[in-house]
Amino acid sequence: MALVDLESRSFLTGVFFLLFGVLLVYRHLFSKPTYSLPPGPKPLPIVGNILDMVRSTPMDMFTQWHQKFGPIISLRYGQRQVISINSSSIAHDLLDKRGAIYSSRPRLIMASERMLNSMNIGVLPYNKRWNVHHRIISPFFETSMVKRYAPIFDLESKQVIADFLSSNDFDSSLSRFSASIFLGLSYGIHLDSNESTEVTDLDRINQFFLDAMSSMYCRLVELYPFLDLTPYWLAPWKWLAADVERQTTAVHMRHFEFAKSKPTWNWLQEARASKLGSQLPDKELAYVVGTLHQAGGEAIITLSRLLVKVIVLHPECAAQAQKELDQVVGPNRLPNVDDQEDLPYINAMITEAMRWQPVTPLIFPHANTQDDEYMGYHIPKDTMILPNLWAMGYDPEIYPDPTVYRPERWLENTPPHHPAFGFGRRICPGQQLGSISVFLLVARILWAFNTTHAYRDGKKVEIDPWDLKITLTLSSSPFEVEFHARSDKHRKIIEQEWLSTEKDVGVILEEIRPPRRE
Ligand code: HEM
Repeated sequence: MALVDLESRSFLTGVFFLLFGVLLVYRHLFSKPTYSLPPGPKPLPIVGNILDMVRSTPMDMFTQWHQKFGPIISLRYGQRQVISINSSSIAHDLLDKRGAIYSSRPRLIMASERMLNSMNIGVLPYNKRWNVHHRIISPFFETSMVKRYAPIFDLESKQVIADFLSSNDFDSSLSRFSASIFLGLSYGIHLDSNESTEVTDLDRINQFFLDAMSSMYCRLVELYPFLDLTPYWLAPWKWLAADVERQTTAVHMRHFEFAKSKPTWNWLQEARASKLGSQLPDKELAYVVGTLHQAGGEAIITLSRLLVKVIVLHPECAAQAQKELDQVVGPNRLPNVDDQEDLPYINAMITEAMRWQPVTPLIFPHANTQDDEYMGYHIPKDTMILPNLWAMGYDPEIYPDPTVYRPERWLENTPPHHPAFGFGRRICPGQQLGSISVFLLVARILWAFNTTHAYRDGKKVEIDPWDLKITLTLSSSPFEVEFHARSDKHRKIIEQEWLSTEKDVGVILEEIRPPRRE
């Protein structure tokens, strides 16, 4: 179904802009802050600092501002007060130590309330609903539970390396890998290929969301929330959001009904059987489970792609990792989850990748639920707090030569932790699931293949390490590589493992089913 045709509504658009102008002038005249905020670039009337951000890439702009004004700066996005932090210790002081008041999210009218029914945990404010959703999903991510998911990671990563024996289309394989892990655990669905309607449906709702969010109307409403008071018939963003909401709910509800009827264990059934989950309406429960893929699926794809890029751009690191694998695992079997502790170099490669090009560089913004004072500055209630992970990983005092990808830095004098998974009460609940699944995938790719640049007409196809694009995550732009099995023996093991592995996800989920809690 097509998105609402906005172009044909020119009359309403004119009325909209008139109303918008009048309201902006009103807001500008009658609301001015009087407190002492952290320093920062001077905001323009009405638009704040938004124009600077459009002129440059957000990361470059933030870097320049922080160099000029220090580690904590204030900005305005339209009507919203924003504070950006580029120091891990300040972020730790506020978001971890004062987590009781810094664990909310800014109000997102379009991205949360209208398009996702205020039911996506990642963008919910720190309220009772967040607490209920968090308590329902937390058991899925306990260490003991994530260990039980090993057979799912095993199946999905075997399929990826089997694919790579005959295809270099890693993008499609990695999308399938990520979606199949989530759909398997959530609903008991295994994806044979990336062409499956399940993947296209998930891609479609994610893309709808992104397209809608990048429309001019949606951006304006997020910047100037008072615009949402406009009546429905005059507000094109409300039609657009209703369309996205309808399609998203339809996909989540279809999965909900499917998983409910399955005889085998899955997250949806586990959530329904829990005390809190059993009290929620079906639609809300469908969102509790369905939005986990929206929160974590893209992160797994982005991180895995980044590691494929790193392996090709840094053959010396790939060789070191293969040496480690040959010593610890040997040539007669695939690495598995239990090998992780014994493969420190591969772990360091992953940690360094997340510092070098963080998956979510400006992470999900936090917000404070009451006024606060810090370093002599006033931080008013409901400020949007942006912890700048990119800058935190590029502090040369902590990470010398920060633009250089160097896993060894994590093995020598271990530098302070880089907060790639966020802070405080909003820290990523899926960090272990993400880390273990990506570890197994990357260890197996390194064990199985020499991954190289692609060649076209005998010419090497170059990869620009800094060609990145920001959507939900900071992702490497498309690039090409080639996978060459390390030997015939490696090839045979991959084929045999893929042939003999258990592929019935129902059987695997029964193996995963945890013992009943007393
Ligand atoms: C693999 C790499 C991943 C990275 C780098 C990553 C990173 C992050 C970050 C930085 C945040 C924001 C934390 C904050 O606000 O302080 C976050 C939130 C979240 N992540 Fe992940 N994530 C990853 C994988 C996953 C996976 C596999 C899941 C599985 C379900 C997941 C589920 C979530 C959820 C639900 C939230 C929202 C938490 C909340 O707002 O309460 N993530 N993630």
